[in-house]
Amino acid sequence: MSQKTLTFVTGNIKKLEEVRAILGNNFPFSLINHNLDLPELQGEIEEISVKKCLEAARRLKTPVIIEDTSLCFNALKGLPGPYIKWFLDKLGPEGLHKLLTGWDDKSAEAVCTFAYCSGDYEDVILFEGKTQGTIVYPRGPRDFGWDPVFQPEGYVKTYAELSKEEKNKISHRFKALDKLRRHFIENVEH
Ligand SMILES: O=c1nc[nH]c2c1ncn2[C@H]1C[C@H](O)[C@@H](COP(=O)(O)OP(=O)(O)OP(=O)(O)O)O1
Ligand SMILES: [Mg+2]
Repeated sequence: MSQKTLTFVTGNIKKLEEVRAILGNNFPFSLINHNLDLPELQGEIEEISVKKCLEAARRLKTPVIIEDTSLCFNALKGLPGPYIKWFLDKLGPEGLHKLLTGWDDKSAEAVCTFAYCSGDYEDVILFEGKTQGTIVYPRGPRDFGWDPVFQPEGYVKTYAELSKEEKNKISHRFKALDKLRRHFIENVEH
């Protein structure tokens, strides 16, 4: 039996690991990774995801999904948001925490947006997942991005301190993938 394939375009191995772990076998497509360094675009979250997806589809000439992750500080009106990659690269986890020194409000929202383009280049579908939390002084392993500074609401551990299984049950990425999975299960041709 040959299973239909879907190409996930990302240059981030940790994202890919989580996507594979979350979707598991409960997904009607077999996921192929294409490692492309897609441009880091500017704009609102939805706009960035649509453009990133169209660029991936244009380059690979096949149906694709991409994902873009934002970390939005409420005190900073949603910044760094989609620019979190550069903030993290330049400031490190300690620096991200320090950014909020002047504010009492340490709350933040992790936002994951998947985008799917079937190959009809006008048509991109978005699936968004959000998890609320607090920005704390970094705690836990440093193997994935800003996980050490994000403590999800209702938990005493940061994403980095939680096991991968625990993170994957409550994360922004899990919530977005749950919507994506439902879309593909409902629309799969039998
Ligand atoms: O669950 C997460 N927990 C902690 N950190 C995370 C997570 N998810 C993404 N991240 C980091 C990676 C990058 O520093 C930035 C998002 O930027 P983003 O453009 O979406 O990711 P990327 O450039 O690494 O990979 P891609 O090739 O899919 O664009 O936040
Ligand atoms: Mg990127």
